[in-house]
Amino acid sequence: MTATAPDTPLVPTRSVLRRGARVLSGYIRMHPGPFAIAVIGAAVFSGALVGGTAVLGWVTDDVIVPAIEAGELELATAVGAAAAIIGLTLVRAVGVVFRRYFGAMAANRTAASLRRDVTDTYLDVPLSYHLSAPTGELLAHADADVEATTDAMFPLPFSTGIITLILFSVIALALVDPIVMAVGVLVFPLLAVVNKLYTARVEVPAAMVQHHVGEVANVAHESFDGALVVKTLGREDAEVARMADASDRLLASRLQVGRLRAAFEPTMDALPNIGTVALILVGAWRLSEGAVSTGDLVTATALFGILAFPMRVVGFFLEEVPRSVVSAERIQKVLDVRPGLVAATGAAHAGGAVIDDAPLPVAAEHVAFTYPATSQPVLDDVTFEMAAGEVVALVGPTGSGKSTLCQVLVHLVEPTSGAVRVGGVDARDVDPDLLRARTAIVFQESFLFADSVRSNVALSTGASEEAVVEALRIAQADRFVSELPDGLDTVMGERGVSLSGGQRQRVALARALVRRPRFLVLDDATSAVDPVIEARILDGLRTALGTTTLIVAHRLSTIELADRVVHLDGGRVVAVGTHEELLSHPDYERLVRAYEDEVME
Ligand SMILES: Nc1ncnc2c1ncn2[C@@H]1O[C@H](COP(=O)(O)OP(=O)(O)OP(=O)(O)O)[C@@H](O)[C@H]1O
Repeated sequence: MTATAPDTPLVPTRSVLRRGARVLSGYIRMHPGPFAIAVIGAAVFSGALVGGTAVLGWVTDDVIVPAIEAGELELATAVGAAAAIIGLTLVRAVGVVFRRYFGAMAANRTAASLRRDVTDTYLDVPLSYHLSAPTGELLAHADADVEATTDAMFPLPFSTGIITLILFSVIALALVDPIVMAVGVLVFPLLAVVNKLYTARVEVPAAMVQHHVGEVANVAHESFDGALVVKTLGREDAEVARMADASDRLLASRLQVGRLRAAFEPTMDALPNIGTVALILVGAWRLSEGAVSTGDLVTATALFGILAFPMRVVGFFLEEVPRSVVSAERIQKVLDVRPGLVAATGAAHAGGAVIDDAPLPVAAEHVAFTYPATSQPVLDDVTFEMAAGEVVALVGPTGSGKSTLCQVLVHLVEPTSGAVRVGGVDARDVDPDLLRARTAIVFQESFLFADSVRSNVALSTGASEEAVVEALRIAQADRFVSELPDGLDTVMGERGVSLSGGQRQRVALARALVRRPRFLVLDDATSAVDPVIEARILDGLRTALGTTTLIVAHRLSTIELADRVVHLDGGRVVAVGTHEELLSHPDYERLVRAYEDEVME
């Protein structure tokens, strides 16, 4: 359990707003329909709002002032004014409903699309990507980052509606009085300056927050996943301390962003209010000069009043942009893995090499492999062949590269150099889907879903009941499955806890067999199964299934069932041959004797 070192978040390279515009315009293009309706709703709202202030001015000049001066109210005009105000209020309400409903639809659909893209990428990337990325970090990209980057979309339609509002208001103010308008217009550049100061300061802390969210998720994930180790070694306090450290770092970065927001928000709030005071002062002077009427001043003040809240919304939006940009860039890093992947498999699709539906000969040709995290090769110049239908045992001391070789052979990871030939064809030239259908690997640790035995074996292959039963039979699991309370339909607990280790391994093996693989790799997949049952399984693989099999062996009984043995040491093949042939090699003989001694103990 290693804590992720807090890496430096991205440093601003280009204007945050410019990058924000690029990010958000991309999101809008993902679901343009609902977004366009939301913007129309916002424009309708703005139009009705400005219309309302004009009506207010008209009511002041034509209804209220005459009523005060003459002492009588003209009923028809008053009713007309009331009807206009009610009508405009209704139009405004409709605008709000459209803006909110379709705006939320656009943002949520975008979030769903991004989440799907991220998770699809996780499924498509080579295993090496997962080996080098902590699970908590992957979860944060699919969840917290998607949420943070699409949050800016919620106030966006209103913010665009505001352009209409500002336009209408400036025209309306200009019609009232150009000097009064100039006072109002002055507020906008001030807002822009304040925002620029804010975004320049908040970007790095915002990136830090997203980074620490991933870190906390990672620590939490490791604690849950390693619950058994934590409990048995009494590491509860250490884990709590580790989580506290990670949360403290997240808290510190959130507080830093909070402090910046705390300064920014009141400033953005105050600016329109200061503008209103200035407007009333200038307006009162213009009224005394006789340049504007009382109604004009009421209209101008009301216009400014209605601008205050939308300006706040622009503020919300501008606050969200830096967070949106840093999260978008974190997501983009994941999505960028894909084009490389398509390029790598593109040749395969174009070449369209076909491997047929018979036991496949498999060969490793000068295979070398180095894990991305290390510089030392784990496999070095590995060369050997397996004939179609042959059962080959792979043996070697711990850490000699057996598991790595297994993954390279089924193309879960690509060799750093050299090639794997399946059915005589370079695995890179075979359609990946076809390769996946014809080859299978089963690991020592078998993950079973909290679902029925049937579903765990069939796993969306659409395999018939007969095929599932046949696979269970070859895996020597049919007997105990039939004795379960609901047979094939017995639902297994999380990770199949209600089954023993050996039973779980056999269900996992049946899951691979139901696909009728033509090349099967068993990486310690029968370690918890007793040797008699293991012998029956291998016999079934030869007779009932007909597949080429590579089995990582840790027992003499397993080795003796194989046609040939590949002896791996330090990532190199040191010998290939039958068990008897290899016994003349002292290292091999020592290794096998150690296996025998283990059984005797
Ligand atoms: N994800 C990884 N990143 C970096 N190095 C790794 C990774 N996985 C394995 N290794 C290293 O590669 C070497 C070979 O590991 P591998 O698991 O292939 O050996 P193995 O022969 O299967 O061992 P065992 O019998 O103990 O399962 C080891 O030195 C191991 O530390």
